[in-house]
Amino acid sequence: MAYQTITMPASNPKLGFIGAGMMSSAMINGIIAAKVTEPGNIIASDVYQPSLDRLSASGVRTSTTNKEVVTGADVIVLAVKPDVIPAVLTEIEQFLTDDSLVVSIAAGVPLSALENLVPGKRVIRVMPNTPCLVSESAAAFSLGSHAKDEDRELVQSLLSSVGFACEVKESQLDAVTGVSGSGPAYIFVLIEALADGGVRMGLPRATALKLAAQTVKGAATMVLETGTHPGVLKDNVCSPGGTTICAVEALEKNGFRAAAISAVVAATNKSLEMRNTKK
Ligand SMILES: NC(=O)C1=CN([C@@H]2O[C@H](COP(=O)(O)OP(=O)(O)OC[C@H]3O[C@@H](n4cnc5c(N)ncnc54)[C@H](OP(=O)(O)O)[C@@H]3O)[C@@H](O)[C@H]2O)C=CC1
Ligand SMILES: O=C(O)[C@@H]1CCC=N1
Repeated sequence: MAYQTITMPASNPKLGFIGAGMMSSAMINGIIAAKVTEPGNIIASDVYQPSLDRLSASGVRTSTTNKEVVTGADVIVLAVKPDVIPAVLTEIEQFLTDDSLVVSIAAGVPLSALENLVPGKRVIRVMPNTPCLVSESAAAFSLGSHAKDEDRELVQSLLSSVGFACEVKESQLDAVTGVSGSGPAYIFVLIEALADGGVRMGLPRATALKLAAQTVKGAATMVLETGTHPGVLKDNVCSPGGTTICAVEALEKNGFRAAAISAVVAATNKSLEMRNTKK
């Protein structure tokens, strides 16, 4: 699947990030690498100075004051933990203008809760993932009731600059979290486990890790670029009476497929549960 190539509607948009942790820094560094905007057009705030220091090294403006992000940016990305969102929105509401677009990447926080905290404001809920750092993100988003077509275009463009992005119904965003938001972690566990298997059978660690990671990348690229069903691609690897079908039997006996499905269900349910948690 080819990524969409979209010209940013607003050239050099001023981007603000409240929270400069793991997801925020992956997005910021991915956006800088994709040359979407000058690093100096990005401002980030956090309560933890070392996170800000790391971003400063990339040329990003930083502040320990969330107000400075709001007044210095057109797009304000809320990248704090879900339970911190109400306090942050309550704090910044007075500084938002008609030009501000609020983008929340918090898992499990519904648009209705966001819009109640900043009535009348343009809000978009996004579920990104950390591979945006290497321009291989998988992201989905939903528009709040006051967001405009141009906001949709801007967010689609921004997310597409670092990977794949699509609009979904808000009711589907928890499942998106289960598949792609949390998904990189499942694949990292798989890569680590494949490498462990290689080491168990005598390969040097570095060789096993490289082979495992490249195998995951190659298999994913085949699914995306050929459009062939993964079951068919799996069949093509399984020579009759060969090694792979023995491995597939071992995977099935150990509940590999069910484990993967259960992982997605568990993350989705946790996201749904966070919606109901008193913030
Ligand atoms: N990590 C991921 O892969 C993904 C994360 N997300 C979402 O992104 C958001 C951030 O997650 P993640 O980056 O993992 O979390 P992190 O804890 O790494 O980052 C959040 C940062 O916000 C800081 N912070 C806390 N309170 C405030 C405040 N009032 N104002 C400014 N900054 C504050 C935190 O500091 P301190 O630690 O000192 O509290 C921390 O540095 C979450 O809502 C999560 O659901 C979405 C998709 C993927
Ligand atoms: O673990 C989490 O809650 C966040 C949301 C999706 C990925 N990381």
